[in-house]
Parts: sequence; structure tokens; C-alpha cells
Amino acid sequence: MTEATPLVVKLGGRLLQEPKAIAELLAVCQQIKANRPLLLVHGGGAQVESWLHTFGFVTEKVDGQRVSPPEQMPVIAGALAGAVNAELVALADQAGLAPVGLTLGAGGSCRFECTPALGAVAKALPGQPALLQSLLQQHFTPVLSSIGHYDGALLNVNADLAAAALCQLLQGDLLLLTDVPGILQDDGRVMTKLSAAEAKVLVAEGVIKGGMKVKLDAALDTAQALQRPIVVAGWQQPELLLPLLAGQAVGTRIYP
Ligand SMILES: Nc1ncnc2c1ncn2[C@@H]1O[C@H](COP(=O)(O)OP(=O)(O)O)[C@@H](O)[C@H]1O
Ligand SMILES: CC(=O)N[C@@H](CCC(=O)OP(=O)(O)O)C(=O)O
Repeated sequence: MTEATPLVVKLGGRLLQEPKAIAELLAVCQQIKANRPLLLVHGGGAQVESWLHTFGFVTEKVDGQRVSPPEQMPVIAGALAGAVNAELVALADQAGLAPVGLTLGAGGSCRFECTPALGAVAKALPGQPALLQSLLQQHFTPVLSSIGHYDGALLNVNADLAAAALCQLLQGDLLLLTDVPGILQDDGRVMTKLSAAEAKVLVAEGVIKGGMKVKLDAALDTAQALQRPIVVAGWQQPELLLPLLAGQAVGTRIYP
């Protein structure tokens, strides 16, 4: 990965429920930020699930994406753009990252392509880079939730797809951190490399599915758009992130 190219790191929601792991990861982020601009994008699917149940809603996912009726959006946004974003900003501040909490629509950073079959769900597309570039130039760390908006209404975007759009916007590198050490074969081993053609076969065989299929789509789309590999890796071993960024075989590198 090139020096001074912005790095977009996506954190899955379950990481934010592990205080020790998030503290260790943010300490590594501080080291990364000493060398290159850093932007964090977070999920929070587990937190959304818990909030929706507390408010008496039933919720389901279709192909890894949450069906989001508009009447559930205040709760979904309350969890993602409210509690989870504010908590991550607080922890990132403590770690010295100078964070700025934002949603995807801030400064027109993303545009949105709605998926009406799933309710208020949308895919994010790259929009205007000026706000994020200006924050990065001033050494802030933008911290984005995956909440968007269109026509005055809130939208729920899968956080991997949100990170992909932001990475394409900034022509950056993308690191998708999740609760498994990479994309796994059916025997449980991590695949160190994966091409678009190989991925197609593994999806057809049902080896890659659900949330990992969405992550794979986000990675392939970005790898194709920027003609550079995208990494899916685990957050459980933050000590491997600096070697990963130095080019060592950690997690799964996805090639266009
Ligand atoms: N081939 C695969 N390799 C690894 N994980 C997979 C695979 N297929 C499906 N998964 C599932 O995808 C999950 C990661 O996606 P997701 O739950 O959306 O993570 P996150 O919340 O970090 O975005 C894994 O925990 C696993 O249950
Ligand atoms: C449309 C859609 O599926 N939105 C996701 C947004 C959060 C997310 O992606 O969280 P993780 O990264 O922790 O899975 C959701 O509601 O769960």
C-alpha cells in the first residue's frame, strides 16, 4: 500500500462490544495515522438488532442486508449514527485520533441508490470528496456511520458497502475488519488470495454467503474500480495489522 494514500478501515459492530479489542485496535490506528490519512467506517448490526428488539420490532436480513421499514429508521439510526458512532468517537478521541463523527451524507460525501424491496435500504456511491479531504488534510480522523439520507428521509446502508464507496471516493486503500481472520474455505482455512473468478465459484458453491458475501461484493467492486487489492482480515489480532499494511500475508487479499 502506497505511503500517504488514505486508508479506509471498516470495523464490524461486534468489535465495538469488546472493550479490550477496540482499545488495542485504536492504538494501532494511532500508529497508522502517523504515516497516512485514516478514515474509520463502522457497522453495528448487533447493536441495531438489540435496539430493535428492545423497541418491540421484529427484524430480518435478506442476503446479508437488513430489511428496514421506514418506521424502524429512527431506531436503526439511533443505534448506528447515535450510540455506536458517539461511543467510537469517544474511544478514538481517547486514543489521540482527533475523530470527527459523521453520517454518509455529510458534505454530499456519498450519493445513494435506493433498494425499495428492502425498505429504507440503499447502496452508497461516491459523491463529493471536499469535506473528507479537508478533514484529512487537517489531520482529523473522520468516523462514519453507515446512515445516509435522500429526499429528507434516513437510509440504512450496509457498512461494508459504505466503506467501499468512501474508499473509491478518496482513491484509498480499504481494510475490512471482521470477526473471522479472513475469508474461509469450507475446511475452515483462511484463503490468503482470492480473484473475482475464484470468488464466483465459491459463492455458487455456497462457501461464501450472508454478511461475507456482501463484504466480498464491496471488496470486488472497489478492487475493480481502483485496480488494487482489498483486504478482509480479523480484528482479533491487531498486532498483525502493521505487518499486513507492510504487505505480509494476513487475512484475504481480494484481486479484481
Ligand atoms: N466463507 C466464509 N468465510 C468467513 N465467514 C463467512 C463465510 N461465509 C459466511 N461467513 C459469515 O460472515 C460473517 C462476517 O460477516 P458479518 O457478520 O456481516 O460481519 P461484520 O459484522 O464484521 O460486517 C462471519 O462471521 C461468518 O459467519
Ligand atoms: C442494510 C444493512 O444491512 N445495514 C446494516 C448496517 C450496519 C452494519 O452493516 O453492521 P455490521 O458491519 O456490524 O454488520 C444493519 O442494519 O445491520
